[in-house]
Amino acid sequence: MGDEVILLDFWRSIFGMRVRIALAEKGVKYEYKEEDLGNKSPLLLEMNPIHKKIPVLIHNGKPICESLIIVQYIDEVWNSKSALLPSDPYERAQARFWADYIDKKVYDAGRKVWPRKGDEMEASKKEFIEVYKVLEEELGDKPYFGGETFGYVDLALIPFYCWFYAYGTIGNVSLEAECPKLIAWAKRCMQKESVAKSLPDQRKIYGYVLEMKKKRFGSE
Ligand SMILES: N[C@@H](CCC(=O)N[C@@H](CS)C(=O)NCC(=O)O)C(=O)O
Repeated sequence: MGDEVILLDFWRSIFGMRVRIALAEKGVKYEYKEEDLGNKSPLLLEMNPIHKKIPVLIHNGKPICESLIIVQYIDEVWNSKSALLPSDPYERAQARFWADYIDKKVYDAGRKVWPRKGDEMEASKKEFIEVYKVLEEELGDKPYFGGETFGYVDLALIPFYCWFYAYGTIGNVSLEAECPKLIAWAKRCMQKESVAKSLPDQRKIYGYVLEMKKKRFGSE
């Protein structure tokens, strides 16, 4: 009997996108279940009783939670294809360090850019660009963060790309001008089928952000 793999997810979750990319990289077939986060399913509450968050991977009935932990699990279980983490322990530690930086810095920096006004917005923009510039420096002239092939750090970061259009249009922060190497990297990643099919369209995200902004600040 084959593996039963279920992913509890939500379309615009960057955390869920990581798992979708990892499963696509490995060629794992799975059932996708979209969650309504305003009305969580009994399955989600049962499978992630601690955080009650998506994504959750359910492998043969057993849940794995937290996107980066899920990606590491996928890499270990389906290990005959497309290694995501480096085999060298030091390189592996570095990859984990950068994925952790992305979770600690990039996510919050992005959240601060759009739902603010005036001076507060300017300070957030500066911080946002600084966070990405650190990553641009780490990337250097390599095609991918790990070197020649797409891997763990690329997978942790690339989902943020589908928010870039919204950041640029609403927050007026152009990463294209500030971080050209990073943008070239993102476009390189988007050439990969595993990535392209796992990320929603940038304009769909933009539409969602506009709606949220309207709800918070009215329609000015
Ligand atoms: N650290 C978690 C974050 C997951 C997360 O924040 N999921 C959000 C959706 S993007 C969620 O399920 N939110 C529902 C809630 O907070 O009630 C991961 O990496 O998986």
